[in-house]
Amino acid sequence: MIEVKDLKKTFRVARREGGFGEAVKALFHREYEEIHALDGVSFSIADGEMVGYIGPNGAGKSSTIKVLSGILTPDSGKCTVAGRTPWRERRAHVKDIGVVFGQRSQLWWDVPVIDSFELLKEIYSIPAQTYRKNLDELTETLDLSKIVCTPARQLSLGQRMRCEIAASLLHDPKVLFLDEPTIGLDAVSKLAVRDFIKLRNRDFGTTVILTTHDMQDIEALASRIILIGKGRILLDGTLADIRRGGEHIDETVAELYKKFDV
Ligand SMILES: Nc1ncnc2c1ncn2[C@@H]1O[C@H](COP(=O)(O)OP(=O)(O)OP(=O)(O)O)[C@@H](O)[C@H]1O
Repeated sequence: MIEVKDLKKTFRVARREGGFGEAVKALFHREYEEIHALDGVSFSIADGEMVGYIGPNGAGKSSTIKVLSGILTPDSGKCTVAGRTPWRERRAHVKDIGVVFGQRSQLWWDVPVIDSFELLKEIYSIPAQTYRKNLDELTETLDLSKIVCTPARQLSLGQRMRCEIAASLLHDPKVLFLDEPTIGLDAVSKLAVRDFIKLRNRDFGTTVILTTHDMQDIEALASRIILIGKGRILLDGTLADIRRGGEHIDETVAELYKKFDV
C-alpha cells in the first residue's frame, strides 16, 4: 500500500545573527545552512496497518507526512501510496487519503461546519448517496449533531478535532494521516478520538499513520512503531520490541532518543 524508498529532502535556510548590524550585513552577504529534513527514509506499510511514526522535534515526521500526502516534493527517492506517486498525481491521490493536522484546520473558519463538509463534498466529487451515508455515520459516531451548525471558530478544541476527523473521512479514504490529532485535548476528548480511530481501522480497514509526541496515543493505537531522528529511520518494530526497554513508555522512548543521540 505505502512504499517509501530512500526519500531525501534538504531545505536551504538563510542564517544570520540577530541585531540591526547583522540585518544590514545580510543585505549584501547571505549565509545559508542546509537542513537534511529527510536523509534517506525507507519503509513500507501494508493495507490496514496502524503505525505510530515517532521522533523528537525536528526529526522529519511532518516532512514525511507532507511528502506522503503530496504537499511536499522530495529531492530524490521514491514513494507510492496505493500505487500512485503523491506529488505527481495529486488530484487522484487526494481522493485516497485523509489528513488531519492537529495544529492546523481544514475547516473554513467563519462558516458553519456543515458548510465546510458540503464544500468538501464538491471538492472531492463525493456522490450524494455516499456523502449522506458517511455524514450520518460520522455525525453519530463522533457525536456531531449539536455542533455542525456552529462556525469552526466558535468550537472548543475537542469539538473542532471531532469535526476535523469527520471532514477527513467524508470521501472514504483508504489511508488516514494523523499529525498530532490529540494535541491539547482533555482526557475525555482524547479517549473519544482514540476509540474512534481504533474502530475506524477495525471496521473499515483504514490504514492509519499516526504522528504524535503523546506516547499514550501510541500505546493505545499503534501495533507498529517507526522511529525517525535527524531525517533517518532508526528503528522499525512492534510496541513490544520497544517495551523491552522498560515499563514506562515515555521513559523508554526518551532513553531511545538518548541512545540514538537525536
Ligand atoms: N519549509 C521548511 N523550510 C526550512 N526548513 C524546514 C521546513 N520544513 C521543515 N524544515 C526543517 O526540517 C526539519 C524537519 O522538520 P519536520 O517539521 O519534518 O520535523 P518534525 O519531526 O515534524 O518536528 P516536530 O515534532 O517539532 O513537529 C527541521 O529541522 C525543520 O526546521
